[in-house]
Amino acid sequence: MSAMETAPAAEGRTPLMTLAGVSQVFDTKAGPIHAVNQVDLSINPGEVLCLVGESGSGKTTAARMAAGLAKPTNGQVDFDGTDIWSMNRRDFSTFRRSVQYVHQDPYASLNPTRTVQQTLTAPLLKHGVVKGGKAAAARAAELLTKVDLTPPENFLTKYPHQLSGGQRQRASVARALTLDPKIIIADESTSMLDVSIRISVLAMLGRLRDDLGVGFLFITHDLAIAKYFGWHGKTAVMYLGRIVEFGPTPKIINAPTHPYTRALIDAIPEPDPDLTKTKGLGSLRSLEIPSLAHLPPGCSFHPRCPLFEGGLCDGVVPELVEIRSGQSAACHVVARDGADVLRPDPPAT
Ligand SMILES: Nc1ncnc2c1ncn2[C@@H]1O[C@H](COP(=O)(O)OP(=O)(O)OP(=O)(O)O)[C@@H](O)[C@H]1O
Repeated sequence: MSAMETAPAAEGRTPLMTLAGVSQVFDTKAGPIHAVNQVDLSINPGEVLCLVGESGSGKTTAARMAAGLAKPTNGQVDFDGTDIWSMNRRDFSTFRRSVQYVHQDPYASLNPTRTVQQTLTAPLLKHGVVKGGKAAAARAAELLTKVDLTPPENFLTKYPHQLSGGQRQRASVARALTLDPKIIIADESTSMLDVSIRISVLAMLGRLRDDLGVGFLFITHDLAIAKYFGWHGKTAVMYLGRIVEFGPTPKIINAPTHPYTRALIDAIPEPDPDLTKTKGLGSLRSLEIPSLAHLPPGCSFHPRCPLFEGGLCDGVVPELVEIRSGQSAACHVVARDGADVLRPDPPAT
């Protein structure tokens, strides 16, 4: 069963966005690489979906396809029930307005030659959200208040280089809000910030999530951040281009069913008692991440996996199958033996 099948159908809601069997192949010097390989995901209105995985697992590539910034090599991206790549220009433009991307580096979305006010008023006026410069300036000030850049007069006249990293990221979130998006794709949006600033920006994003009812595709390499931001949502764990585990975030964090998720949880450095209480599965067999250009046969996690069984794991690629209600994993051993094989080792006596 795919992540897509387990997510919306069970709740009887129509997803706002669906990625169905999407793949992205890049031609590189080392040969073609599957940066994203047959990924199924969906986001319901107002829902948070966290996409978690190490660097290079394909999170950004998947997010760019979700945002319509890259066309999948295979598969389909639907928004409001329509394939985005078969939309006419007008519908595609409405879709692009509805799905806003907040980059890791706010400089990517803030024009260095524009003041914050110019950055915020340009899309408002261009898309006719408000009429006239005065109304646009007032709305820009409102948006700055929403992202805690207060009093707004102190920020409207500033250029991006005159803001701190946290303020720049807030301004870039305000820009994403100009067109009343239905989904915000936050791609490692807080990873470049210092810890205390990261927490306050995350808290601000959480307030927007709750107050505006906007959906989030929240991308992070850090399960602790997914836990914080996406507790009431779902989490998909990616490894080398594929989803290896999917389910409600509390289940993923408290009772993972894939050895890679287990390893990610064990690797969280913070002494978070909720996360570390279940720590214990032996260490990975290898810390080296295989190259996408030369993927190992069968399960691509097998060279690192503590549950590896020769002849089983190095044969065919495991499918994502439901292990517990609403929670699926792509692991031959867990599919056969159940998730109890991931129980922590008993403490040494
Ligand atoms: N335009 C491109 N051409 C060739 N290879 C690419 C391109 N974009 C991404 N890749 C490769 O695709 C793989 C997945 O990259 P992607 O950025 O999606 O991963 P990620 O999980 O977001 O990692 P990170 O957190 O480091 O950004 C990587 O091996 C990357 O080098």
